[in-house]
Amino acid sequence: MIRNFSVIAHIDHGKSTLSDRLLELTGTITKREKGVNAQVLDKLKVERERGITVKAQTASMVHTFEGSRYLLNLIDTPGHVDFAWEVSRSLAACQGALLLVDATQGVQAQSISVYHIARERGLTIIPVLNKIDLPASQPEIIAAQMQSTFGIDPKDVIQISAKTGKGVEKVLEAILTRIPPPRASAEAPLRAFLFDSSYDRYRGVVSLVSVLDGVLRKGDKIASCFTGKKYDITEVGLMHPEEEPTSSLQPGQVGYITCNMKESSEARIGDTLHRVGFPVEPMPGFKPAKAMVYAGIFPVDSNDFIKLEESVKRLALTDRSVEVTRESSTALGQGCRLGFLVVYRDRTAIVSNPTDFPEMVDSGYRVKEILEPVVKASIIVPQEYLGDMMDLCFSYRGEDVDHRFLDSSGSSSRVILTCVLPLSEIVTDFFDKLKSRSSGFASFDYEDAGYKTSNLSKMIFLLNGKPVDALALIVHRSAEQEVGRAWVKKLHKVIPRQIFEVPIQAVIGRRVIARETLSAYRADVTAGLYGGHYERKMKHLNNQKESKKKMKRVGNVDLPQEAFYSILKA
Ligand SMILES: Nc1nc2c(ncn2[C@@H]2O[C@H](COP(=O)(O)OP(=O)(O)OP(=O)(O)O)[C@@H](O)[C@H]2O)c(=O)[nH]1
Repeated sequence: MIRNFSVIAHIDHGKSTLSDRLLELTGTITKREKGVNAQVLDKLKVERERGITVKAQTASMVHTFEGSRYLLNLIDTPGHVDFAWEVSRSLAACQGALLLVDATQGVQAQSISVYHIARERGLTIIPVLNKIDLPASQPEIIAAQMQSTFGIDPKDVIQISAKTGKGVEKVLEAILTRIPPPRASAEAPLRAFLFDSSYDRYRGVVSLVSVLDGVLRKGDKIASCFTGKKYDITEVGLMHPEEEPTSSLQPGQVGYITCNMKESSEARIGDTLHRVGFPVEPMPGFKPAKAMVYAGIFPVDSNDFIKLEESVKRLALTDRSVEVTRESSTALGQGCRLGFLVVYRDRTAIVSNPTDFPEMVDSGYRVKEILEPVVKASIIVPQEYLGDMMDLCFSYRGEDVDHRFLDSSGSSSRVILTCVLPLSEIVTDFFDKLKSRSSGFASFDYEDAGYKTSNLSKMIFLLNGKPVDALALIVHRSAEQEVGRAWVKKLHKVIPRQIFEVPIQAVIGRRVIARETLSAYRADVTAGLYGGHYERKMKHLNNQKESKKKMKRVGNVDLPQEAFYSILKA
């Protein structure tokens, strides 16, 4: 008998700790195997460094209950604000989810967003209150909050301490008794849902699959519904929690496969695999992902470009959510453009680099309409911070701002604030501001909300009348003056004076938004050296030549490369 489930929770509510307890309780791991403070499922180094679960890790356990043996597949989902997409795809492989809420903190922004994803997928939800060992825990109040927020009956809420292990057995029992088994048939043609993948230097792509129907064996010839590409399966097995090869993956089972798949990008998350010659209906809802947040990266020393590119490509091999292309800029030299994935929306033309943004001609554009990606944001804060949070949303161009109370526990009651924000506003410092202006109390989450018509323009900077390509910006009409003035000032500060006067201008179309003038100066490095110190003079001239090499030219203006870095860093 099989049960496929996930633990869904806001960050730090104890998902990894509970997962470890379940693995221990079922004898999948022993306490000895665990390092101090290192949760088994939090494998990747980046996770340890940042203290958050980034990549979903999956584990199978065997448990006997009332004389029956169960195979439990725990599909670990990331609990961080940036990974809603990964949560959604992992949940597609489950029939149930443990909704874990910290009994000291209560319902938080991600508790709500992951709950909704789980409900939309029709999963059975098992509500669990964690950390009841802490003196500050308020299980009754938080259970009432779960009732008003999710309509959950407080009687169904299981109270536990994942730390001490108290109550965890009841969770295990609820998984077996409340979650339905997967509906899978051994006779139907093979249908396997691909929900995660990782990259192994020796074996290539290792994909995690949930077998919806049929049996998957080593040597099988399979094909992808999305790409039509064919592969030979070289290994199948269970995650126990390390990979453990088996002879087959039976209907309803979750496990890993390796095949002759060379690149992570071929393992499309949400894809359906079938046997060659036996096509099946793919799982619904599959959307190829497309980058929506972009960053250009350049090495400080242009000789390091190859090293940079190699490292970035290595990252992209293991992380499908990063797209890499080459980019070159006159000011910064050769670099890479990284795109970070979100679900693709079919729109006319997507501009991923300010340089490609349509030029304004006279007072208008040649394009009909400019749209920008927006998100629906939810912020949960104690009532006293509501005003501050609303101001913050408005200052980041928030629209449709609305709020409602989550509970009614007097002055400490908490509010959920929702609004529509441009994606470009939240990828910079919105989160930091949110945390500081709410004294760390606000929790935040967002989901894709499509595109909205927006009054955006391309601002470019001219040095002596010539554009600096690396510094094109997309700005909203309301911020033109402020941004233009600030950047022109920054440039004025970092660009060394030249032997002629240099106007620095911020322009949009033909409109000059801001201007500063760099006054002329003759860089005579030998001026202070009197007499016949010929060698000293030559040394200075050579030094000057050396530093000239690191200069970039924009029109006839010489710029040290560091000038760009100090501007871009500021
Ligand atoms: N007192 C107490 N602390 C707990 C309990 N469960 C987890 N913790 C602690 O809470 C912190 C967060 O727990 P994790 O299990 O790492 O939380 P998580 O939800 O997996 O966090 P992310 O992986 O970052 O999303 C850790 O310091 C745990 O030791 C509990 O029942 N009681």
